[in-house]
Amino acid sequence: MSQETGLQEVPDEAGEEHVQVEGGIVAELERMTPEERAEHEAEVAEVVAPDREIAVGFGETLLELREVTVRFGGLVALDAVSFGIRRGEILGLIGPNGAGKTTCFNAMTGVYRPTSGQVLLEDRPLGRRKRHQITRLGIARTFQNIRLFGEMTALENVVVGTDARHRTSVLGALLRGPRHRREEAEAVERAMALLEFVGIADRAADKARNLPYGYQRRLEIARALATEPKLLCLDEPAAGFNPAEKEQLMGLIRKIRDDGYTVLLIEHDMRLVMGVTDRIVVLEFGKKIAEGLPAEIRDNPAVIAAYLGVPDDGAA
Ligand SMILES: Nc1ncnc2c1ncn2[C@@H]1O[C@H](COP(=O)(O)OP(=O)(O)OP(=O)(O)O)[C@@H](O)[C@H]1O
Repeated sequence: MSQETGLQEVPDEAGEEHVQVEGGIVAELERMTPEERAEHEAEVAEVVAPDREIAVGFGETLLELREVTVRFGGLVALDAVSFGIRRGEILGLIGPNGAGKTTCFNAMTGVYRPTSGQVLLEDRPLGRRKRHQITRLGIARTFQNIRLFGEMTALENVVVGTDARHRTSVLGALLRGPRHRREEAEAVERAMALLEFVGIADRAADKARNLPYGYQRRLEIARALATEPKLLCLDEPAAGFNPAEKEQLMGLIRKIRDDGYTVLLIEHDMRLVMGVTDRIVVLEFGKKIAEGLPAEIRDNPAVIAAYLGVPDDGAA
């Protein structure tokens, strides 16, 4: 793999092995003029998003929840929730702890089946489809608790993500000889481009478990993007980040949107949510209590009441 990608393992100061791309990708980027860098970033974006036409269907409803209810025994985690996610937007999904945000993700990605109601992707009900089928249809997600293959390298974690798109498994293809090599080489090239896109290409050959926490979060995003999703769902991607890291993450989420993806973002940090989203949906006790532009949500009395935890008399 190292010959194909041009990666070489070198010990760092602490004696740990980490990776450098030939000549060092970071050094190479630093040597570039602003024009060269812009051109390079455009090339990376092209590899990251090869088949998407950003303008197509922009603003149309991509995913829709229609009266979705999820019950766990006597507990109603989602209560007839309806909203749409528009192509090309960053939609924030917010609400106090236990409001039903993660349940919403789980209902959209096939982890839970709605007790009633429907989830539609491009007007087609997801019905009883399983998780991997929904991934293939174009919904990818990251998790509140990072879930990576710790013993695999960063690059391998992303290559596994590209697997979801191929008719023959990439790992299986490795065993089946030269006719699958091309697909595998493309997957590696795309995975490298994705690592660069999220800003962690310098650690491509490190085991995921050895990466700093912030890198692991970015790796999760790269792996989700590897499935070429129509919709990328991020579940608290900034959890545990300091303000500077949050700022960088906001930049990355915008870059993902600008590259033609649609993003659904669960996030507790209000500053981040207000700063990065195009629209916001607010849940409280499993019900949708507000939907609108960030400025509208910020001033919405029901939302303020939900967050301050005071009784809300007639404010919705
Ligand atoms: N598998 C489950 N079984 C039983 N109850 C569950 C299950 N998953 C979630 N719940 C309950 O459903 C409600 C909504 O939980 P959910 O995790 O969706 O909230 P959330 O808005 O994501 O909260 P947080 O911000 O704390 O992550 C909570 O009361 C939770 O305890």
